Amino acid sequence: MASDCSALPTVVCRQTLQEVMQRMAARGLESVNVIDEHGRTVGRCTWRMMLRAAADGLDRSMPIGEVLMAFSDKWETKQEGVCAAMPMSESDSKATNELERLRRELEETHRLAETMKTVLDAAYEGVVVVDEGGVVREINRAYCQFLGIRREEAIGKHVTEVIENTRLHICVQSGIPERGYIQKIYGQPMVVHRIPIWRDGKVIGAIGMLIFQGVSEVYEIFRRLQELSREASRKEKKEAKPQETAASAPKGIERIIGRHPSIAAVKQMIRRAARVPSTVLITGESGTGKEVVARAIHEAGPHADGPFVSVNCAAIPESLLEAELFGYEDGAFTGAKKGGKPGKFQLAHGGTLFLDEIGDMPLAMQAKILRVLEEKKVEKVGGLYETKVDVRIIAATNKPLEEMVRNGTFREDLFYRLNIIRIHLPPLRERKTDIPALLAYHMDRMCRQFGVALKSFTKEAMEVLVHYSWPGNVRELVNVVEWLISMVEGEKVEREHLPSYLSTVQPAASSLPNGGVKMADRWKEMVYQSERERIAAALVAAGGNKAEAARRLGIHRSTLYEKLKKYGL
Ligand SMILES: Nc1ncnc2c1ncn2[C@@H]1O[C@H](COP(=O)(O)OP(=O)(O)OP(=O)(O)O)[C@@H](O)[C@H]1O
Repeated sequence: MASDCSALPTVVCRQTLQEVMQRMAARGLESVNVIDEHGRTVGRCTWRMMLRAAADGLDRSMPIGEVLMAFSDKWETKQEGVCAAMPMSESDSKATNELERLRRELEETHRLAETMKTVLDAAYEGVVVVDEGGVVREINRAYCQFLGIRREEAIGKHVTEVIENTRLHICVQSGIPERGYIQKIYGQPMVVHRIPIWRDGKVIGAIGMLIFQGVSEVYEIFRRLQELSREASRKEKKEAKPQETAASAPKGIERIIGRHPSIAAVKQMIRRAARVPSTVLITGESGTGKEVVARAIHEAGPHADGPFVSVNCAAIPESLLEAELFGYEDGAFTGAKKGGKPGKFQLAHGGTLFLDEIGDMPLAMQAKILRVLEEKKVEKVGGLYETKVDVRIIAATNKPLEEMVRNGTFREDLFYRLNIIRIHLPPLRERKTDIPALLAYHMDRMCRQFGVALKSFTKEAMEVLVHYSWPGNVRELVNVVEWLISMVEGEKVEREHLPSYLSTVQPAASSLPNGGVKMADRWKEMVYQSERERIAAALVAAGGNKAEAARRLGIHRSTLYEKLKKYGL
């Protein structure tokens, strides 16, 4: 049966055997039409003919027109169906081998492509690949997270539709690499490299790399230098200040102590998250540092000069939550304050709103939060109009939100809206190597704050503290340090000074097969007991003034209220 040759894909007779084979293999073509410069059909090439040519050892740089000529004594290539009728010869086995080799080559190519994708996704820097037309062909996870988009949304689009101020498409045309260029994305100056990809003397695409730490790192070094020179001049003037000053107090990411790889990865995520306005979801057990991370993102981002407003969704009764978050108008309800009250969203305008314990937010309120996230407008309780708000949302929880979505206690749409950038904080027992640095940091910080001589830990005391499982995580560690400052007279914290529950040798809570939960509960109980006593003592010292007691304890007022409720104080 004769087929319609004009419907076949075409190749030009000056294209090489290699090019035609690659094209046919890549697209799985059985045959192609060969045309001359004037568009006239000069013959038809079949895949089988290609294999025969390869098996016969024809030069792969030979133009396909000449290949056709070379075979014309064997086959009449202009006739339809001739190839199918081609008699089998001894070189057929060679052709079969060649086919097998090509199949293996293709498999290997697929495998390499998979490996390449994994490598790209594991890279800390943003990587994007465009083809000769400037169309995005590959983009890694880091870049997607930075841009706040999904990979599928970016692939296939022209790069100018995906990345602001890009020149990758120009790099493809010029073939000139551009290294260390500054490109503004979301108003942030970023360091980028643009590297053309060459093949067979032609630019077939370009790779773009986004160096996350570039500019900020330079600023950071500059800031530290400034700080060092300020410190030097302070020393010269012999201005001894026992209290921590605002200038020397660590800020943002510097407050996050730890060099464990999991914490290094968290810091990297913070830097990325700071540069985009996307919502962030921070997960981790209680006391792992979720609020510290949220503040670090705020302070490293463009809204750093704006307010950071923290709301503990679990601490506010359901009936008051709406008024607390959105505010209320004068006379909105019985007991409403005269003149009304702005909500947390309004208070956070131009800054960040940290929604702590988001997993405890009632479903009805979740729907309202979702609306604000989508429309960026809030309406006060009893209000008649909506107000625009520019607020960056960071949410945190120690609840398993995915599971809550599955059992219907957390809205799926809100979960996906919040989960754009996800940062998980591992429990302290999984990053024990950070314990000495955390102890030293908080000891130093609090000794300065209280104006007392610095205390250090003996090796034996440190060993106990490192082996302890810290069910209350870093918060518990901070509490222990504070307790030690008030209890230990001298400048050395010895093993004997430690509360007995710390020095009892215990296996890590997580490694206990059966009694683990029970034992962890018992330790928690002991920690709670000591916390309860500290709060009660702070309240007495502050003469019953809760704001003052919270200040003395170094915790937020809402946290104190929550704890007073928890301990029945
Ligand atoms: N990596 C860290 N470096 C230094 N201090 C830390 C770190 N992580 C936590 N902390 C300290 O531990 C205490 C608890 O941190 P934070 O309030 O951020 O925890 P959290 O996870 O938000 O707790 P919760 O879930 O109970 O609200 C704070 O005093 C904080 O300064």
